[in-house]
Amino acid sequence: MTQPIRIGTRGSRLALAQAEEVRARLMAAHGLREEDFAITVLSTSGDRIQDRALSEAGGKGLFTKEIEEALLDGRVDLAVHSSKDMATRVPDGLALAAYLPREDVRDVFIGRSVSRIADLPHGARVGSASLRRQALLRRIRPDLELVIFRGNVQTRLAKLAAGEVEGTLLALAGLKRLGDAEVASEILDSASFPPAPGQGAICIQIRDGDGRIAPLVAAVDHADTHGVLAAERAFLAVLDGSCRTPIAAHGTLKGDQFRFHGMILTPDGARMHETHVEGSRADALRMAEDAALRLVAEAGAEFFEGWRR
Ligand SMILES: NCc1[nH]cc(CCC(=O)O)c1CC(=O)O
Repeated sequence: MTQPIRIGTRGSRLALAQAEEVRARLMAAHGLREEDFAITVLSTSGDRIQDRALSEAGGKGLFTKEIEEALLDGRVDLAVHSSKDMATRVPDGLALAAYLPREDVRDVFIGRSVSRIADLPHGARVGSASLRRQALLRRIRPDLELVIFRGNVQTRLAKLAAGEVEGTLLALAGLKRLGDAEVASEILDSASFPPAPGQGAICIQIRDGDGRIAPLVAAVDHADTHGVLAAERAFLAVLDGSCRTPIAAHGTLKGDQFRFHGMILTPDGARMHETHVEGSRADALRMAEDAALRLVAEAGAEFFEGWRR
């Protein structure tokens, strides 16, 4: 290769691990060497916010905007993202071209002195910045005191060890990619504690129609993950999902069979609407969109008042 392929990524340990995984897969698929790539670390506004809930700071896109600008400007050739962090709308001129095989979708609880949520003392402090996790947690333990808890995995574990909170919730996928899965003390069931749309999936974003990069990344695209993620994102798009909306979505494919579980909650967890659908893979997108429309109709306008932007 004449010019190195420039991979844009955030600089967190998890983001770098994800960029390296994409690089390794591209190397294997095309017989390329590490020198054929340049990993370019980009700082995003999301990386600079430590004190507020992401929902208050501007929602999704905080971790991706600067990287998307670098793609559009031609400073990088492809970008690696956590699908979960992507806004529903992809900017004009860019495309989500490939998804790596999805990691475990489940959330985990990490306790300081107890290992299970059920064993937390009454009123214990639990840290999370995710509205979905807060709402799901409030449903099962309305007594808990939920505090906004941000920062990378290492920072959170340090705060936990220091006793700032009794527990926190994280995605198992991220812990696995960091080689830290053993810190999880309870793995939460995805049926009763469903993941965020896109959780556990790494996506590759490129300039739409880039003749050099598109065929390169197409070789590492995982078709099932791509299909499921398109459906989860369609569900989110109908619900106008932002970080303000506690929304869960989990699609799976077994051969031609697509199954989907979607859920919306009020932030206090007091109200919840969910749907399970099943059908053919070819109908996945439409099924997920219809599921979202049904939930909106079922919940009624007042459900969204006060928290929908
Ligand atoms: N918003 C932060 C973020 N984005 C993706 C992951 C985890 C990895 C994934 O879901 O792919 C995390 C951290 C977390 O939720 O624990």
